[in-house]
Amino acid sequence: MSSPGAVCEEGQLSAAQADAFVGMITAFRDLQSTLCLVAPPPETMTELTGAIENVATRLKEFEVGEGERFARDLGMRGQGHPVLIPYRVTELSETSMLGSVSFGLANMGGDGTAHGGAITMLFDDVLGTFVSRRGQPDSRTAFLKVDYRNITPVNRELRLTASIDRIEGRKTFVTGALADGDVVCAEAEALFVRVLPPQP
Ligand SMILES: CCCCC/C=C\C/C=C\C/C=C\C/C=C\CCCC(=O)SCCNC(=O)CCNC(=O)[C@H](O)C(C)(C)COP(=O)(O)OP(=O)(O)OC[C@H]1O[C@@H](n2cnc3c(N)ncnc32)[C@H](O)[C@@H]1OP(=O)(O)O
Repeated sequence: MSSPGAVCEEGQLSAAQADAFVGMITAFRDLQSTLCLVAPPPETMTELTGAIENVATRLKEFEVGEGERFARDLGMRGQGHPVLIPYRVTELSETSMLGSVSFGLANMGGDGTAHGGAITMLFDDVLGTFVSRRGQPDSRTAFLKVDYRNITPVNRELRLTASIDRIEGRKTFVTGALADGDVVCAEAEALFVRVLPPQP
């Protein structure tokens, strides 16, 4: 299971809410990974589809408006969202960040390597959250360029770095990298632009 107090640093959830929610998301991630491993008979799949539908039906009883949803809580580092990739931050300064991440089986493209789209989503989330904390809040990705330098293995602890290179008016230019030991797996370069009211 998870260590919730550590993941919900600036969010609005209580420790008990974060603990329970991250626990549920962790169980859901395990389901996603397991689905990528199996080849069950049709009758078993039909039975289990009903069980999954029952969980969704039960959760729908607790639907709330966008601002109140636990999955939108900031400071969760991807851990409180069913689709985002969870990561950890170990060092943080005004302009740089060091952390770690491990892609799971549900993020696999093939041959034990991460799907390129999952890598891009990770960079968007990491760099966007970093900009919202250390650059300018309420910014949107204007561009995000990813270079896939080497394969990115799944189920392996990778080093994650990000830095704010410069801020010009509403524009924050950032870079990020993902490495497996000395091997650079992927690099990203992005521009985030602070939106102006009444932009959504
Ligand atoms: C998968 C599920 C995820 C669910 C997540 C759930 C919960 C998360 C909760 C909280 C999130 C917390 C933190 C954030 C985490 C992640 C961040 C993700 C962010 C995104 O994923 S967000 C979606 C993708 N993103 C868009 O949907 C943007 C669509 N777009 C626009 O909204 C406009 O396009 C905008 C606002 C970008 C600019 O529009 P605008 O009208 O305000 O300003 P304008 O066009 O004048 O540009 C101003 C200056 O930027 C330059 N500029 C603009 N674009 C450029 C480009 N492409 N290349 C080079 N320069 C560019 C201009 O050249 C000018 O430069 P200058 O001032 O020097 O002339």
